[in-house]
Amino acid sequence: MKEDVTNNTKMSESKARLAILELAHIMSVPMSLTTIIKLKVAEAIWQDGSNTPLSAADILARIRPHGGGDADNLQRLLRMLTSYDIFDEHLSNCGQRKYSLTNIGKILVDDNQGLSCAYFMLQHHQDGLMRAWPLIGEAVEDPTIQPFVKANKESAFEYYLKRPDEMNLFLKSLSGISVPLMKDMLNKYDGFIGVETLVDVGGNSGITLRMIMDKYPNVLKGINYDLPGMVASAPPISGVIHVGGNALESVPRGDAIFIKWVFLGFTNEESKLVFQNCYKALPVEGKLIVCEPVLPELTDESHRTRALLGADIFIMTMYKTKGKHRTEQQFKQLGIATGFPHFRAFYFDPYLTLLEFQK
Ligand SMILES: C[S@@+](CC[C@H](N)C(=O)[O-])C[C@H]1O[C@@H](n2cnc3c(N)ncnc32)[C@H](O)[C@@H]1O
Repeated sequence: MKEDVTNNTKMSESKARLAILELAHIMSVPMSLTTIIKLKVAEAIWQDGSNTPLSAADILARIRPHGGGDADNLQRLLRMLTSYDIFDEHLSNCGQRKYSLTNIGKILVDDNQGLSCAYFMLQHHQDGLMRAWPLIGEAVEDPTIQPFVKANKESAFEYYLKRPDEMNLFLKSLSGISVPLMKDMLNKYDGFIGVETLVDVGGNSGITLRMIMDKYPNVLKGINYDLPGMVASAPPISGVIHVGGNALESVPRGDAIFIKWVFLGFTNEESKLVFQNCYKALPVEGKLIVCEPVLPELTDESHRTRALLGADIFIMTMYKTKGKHRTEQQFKQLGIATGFPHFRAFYFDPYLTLLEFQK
């Protein structure tokens, strides 16, 4: 009996050690994935939908038509990423390995609008952001300055604004996630019915607003309201009026206000200010439609919780040390504190939750 207990303890210690060994090498996952994206491996396998399993040598022949490259090392990346469900591995009797794309691998391939989730991965690992990661601890020591600023001597937005390629990648990374997500959400949520003037606060490129207007032609006027530097980089989009401004100071009037993926960059005090400015800009019964990452109350080990908490650290490190992801209760309280009597939450998507506040 005593021996069993010892064995169990030993087993749990070895599992614990394994967990640390996995975590110690976790960096190999994003680094290998960004490499695979830069090499255009997913496109080489996908080939307009064929998704035929290919060996590393076949893939190399497609991405390096003039020769060169090491198929064995490429296979090492493919094998490791298979363990993260990016690829399916097909092992033949003679030991040859071939790879096709899983559902996760498929969303790394550009669609007919030139968008995919690959850009989010690339944007999150570009040089300026990578320089900030080792400085996370600074956010604990001194929360007044973002680690990104300590590493790069300017804020992330100043950094993007000075570098058109980085700005373009930022816009594409958001659209690559937002477009499919919005398509899905607009099929499930009908809260834009009856709205004639819609303001998208922090609407970035304006692409989300255009999608809402396409689905709801009753929206005759769409105002994309974002920081002046951001709207200056936004492409012209038919029917969308780009307006530069700061939501912490004021918000343009509309029948409804939409804010997606923006509150995470505000402190609690700033979030309250923006809620107040939205309240002032809305008519009686007007809706503030918020679409944000919403944290679960309880911390568990699910993919959803990990994705949301991982991004919370990203915000703290890159954009604002006291910006954050919030729980449904925290959002509800923000609405109550700023005068919105009605509140509904819709969990259409596992990452972004739709929160509806009505005056
Ligand atoms: C993470 S992006 C989200 C963009 C877009 N809503 C989406 O879901 O794809 C945050 C956006 O908020 C904008 N933003 C940040 N602070 C703002 C402020 N004080 N006033 C207006 N826009 C702001 C940023 O410029 C950026 O475009």
